[in-house]
Amino acid sequence: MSEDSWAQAVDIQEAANTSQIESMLTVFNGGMFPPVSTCAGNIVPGNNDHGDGDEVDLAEQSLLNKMIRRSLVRNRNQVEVLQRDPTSPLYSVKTFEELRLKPELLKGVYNMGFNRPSRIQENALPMMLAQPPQNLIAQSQSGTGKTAAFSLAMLSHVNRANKWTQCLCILPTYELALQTGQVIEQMGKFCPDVKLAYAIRGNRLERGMKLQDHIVIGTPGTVLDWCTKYKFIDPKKITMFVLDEADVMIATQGHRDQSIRIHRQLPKGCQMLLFSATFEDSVWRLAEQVVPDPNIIRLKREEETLDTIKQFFVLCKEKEDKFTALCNLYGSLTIAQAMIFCHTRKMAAWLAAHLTKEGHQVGLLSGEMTVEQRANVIERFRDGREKVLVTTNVCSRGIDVEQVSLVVNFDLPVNMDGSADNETYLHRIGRTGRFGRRGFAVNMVESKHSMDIIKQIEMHFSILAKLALDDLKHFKV
Ligand SMILES: Nc1ncnc2c1ncn2[C@@H]1O[C@H](COP(=O)(O)OP(=O)(O)OP(=O)(O)O)[C@@H](O)[C@H]1O
Repeated sequence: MSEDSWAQAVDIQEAANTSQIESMLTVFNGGMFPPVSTCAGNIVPGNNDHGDGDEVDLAEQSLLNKMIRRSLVRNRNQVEVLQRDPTSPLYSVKTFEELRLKPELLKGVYNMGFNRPSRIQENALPMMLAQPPQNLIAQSQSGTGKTAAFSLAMLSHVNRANKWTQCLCILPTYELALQTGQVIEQMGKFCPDVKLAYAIRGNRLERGMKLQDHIVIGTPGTVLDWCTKYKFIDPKKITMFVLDEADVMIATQGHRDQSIRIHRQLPKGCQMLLFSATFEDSVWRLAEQVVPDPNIIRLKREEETLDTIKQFFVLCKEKEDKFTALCNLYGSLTIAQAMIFCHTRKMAAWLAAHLTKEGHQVGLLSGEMTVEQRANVIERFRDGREKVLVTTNVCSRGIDVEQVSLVVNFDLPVNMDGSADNETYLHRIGRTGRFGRRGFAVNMVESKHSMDIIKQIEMHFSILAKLALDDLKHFKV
C-alpha cells in the first residue's frame, strides 16, 4: 500500500464523517425526543416511550437482580447449545480437525477447553492459512473468538527454523497486548520452540540486540520504535501483519500514523489481517483501500449486536442520582463481576472514590496510571479480587474476563462532537456476554443530551426496545 493510498483513504473517511455528523445533527434538531423523566434508580426497559405515558415502572431493583441470578444459573450449557444453532455466531459446520491445524496446535486448542470452532474461526482460518497468502478484513461480534482465530493463524504461520520475527501483531492498548500474548502462549503451549515477545511500554531490551522471537505483539508506538529506532526487528522479514481492533488502528489519528509508518517498512506481499467487532462504514471503505485485494468477512448491521446481552437504561436526574441508582444496583454488580464505564478519568476517579466511601470494594483503571499499576488492577480484577472495575474507554475493547455479567455505562459513549459513539457502545457492552454467556448492560441516562444519545444508539442498532420487551415476557416475577 502506498503512502498516497493511505492519505487518499483518510480524506474519504473524513469527508464521510462530516456528512454523517450533519445527518445526525438533523435528527437531533428535529425535536423527536420527549423530555427526560426523572425517576432515579428505576430500571426502565429501553422502550420507545422515554418518560411519560406507558413506560413500565420496574422500581424494584430486585427484578434485575433476579434476572441476573437466573441468567447466571442458565449459563452453564449455553455454549454447547449455541454452537449447534445455525443462527448463532458461535455455530460451525466443521470441527477443529477439519480446519487442518497442526497436531500441537489442536492439542493447545483442546487444552484451552475449546470443543468446536466459532463461525469466525471456521471461516477465517482457511483464508488466513491459504497458500499463496491472502489478505483479510474480518468483522465478528465481540467475544466470538477473533483473538483465538488470528493467534492460531500466527502460530501456524511461523517457520520455527527461522530465528527472526515473522509475525507482527499490533493492538491499541497495553492491557490488550498482554492479554492477547497470553492467549498465544496458552495456545502455543505444545509448540515450545515458537517464541513470542511483547513490544509494550516498560519492556526494555538491550541496545543492539536482534530479536529471535517468531511473533511480536505490541502497541504501535513501541513496535515502531523496535522496528525503526532500536532495530530489534527487521521489518523486511515480516510476512504476517495483524491489526486487532483494526478500525481504531486505522481511523484514530495517533494509531493510524504509527500503523502507517510500520506498514511502510514491511515487504510488499506481506500478508495483512484486520480484525474488529466494528467497522463504521467509512472505516470499512478506508480498510478496503489500505489492504490490497482482501478477502472479506462482514456483518450486517442487524447482526452486530448479540442477543445474549440484554440492554436497559435507567432514568436519572444528575450525577448524584446516577450514583444512587448505581448503589441500588450494587447487589447485582457483585453477583458475578461488573465493569462501569465513565467518560473521563476524572469522573472514573470520582466514582471509584465515592463507591469506596460507601464501603464498596472497587478497582479503578484509567489511562494516566503507570503500566505497572494498570497491570496490577487488571490482574486483581481477572482473579476476582475486585468484583467491580470502574474504568474509561481504555478498557472498552477486547478485555476478556468471562465472569463479567454486567456492564454499566455510567456515562454514555460519545464522540468528540457530542454524538453517540455507537462503536464504543458495542465494544463496552461486549465486555459481557463472552462466547455465548448471558450478559446485561445498564445505561445511565441523566439529561436531554444523554437521552438523545441513547435514542441514537437505539436507532442505530434497532435493538434496545426489542430486547427489553422480550426480557419482560420471559422474566416477569
Ligand atoms: N472455539 C471456542 N470454544 C470455546 N471458547 C472459545 C472459543 N474461541 C474463543 N473462546 C473463548 O471465548 C472468549 C472470547 O474470545 P476472544 O477474546 O477471542 O473474542 P474476540 O472476538 O476477540 O472478542 P473482542 O471483540 O471483545 O475482542 C475467550 O474467553 C476465549 O477463550
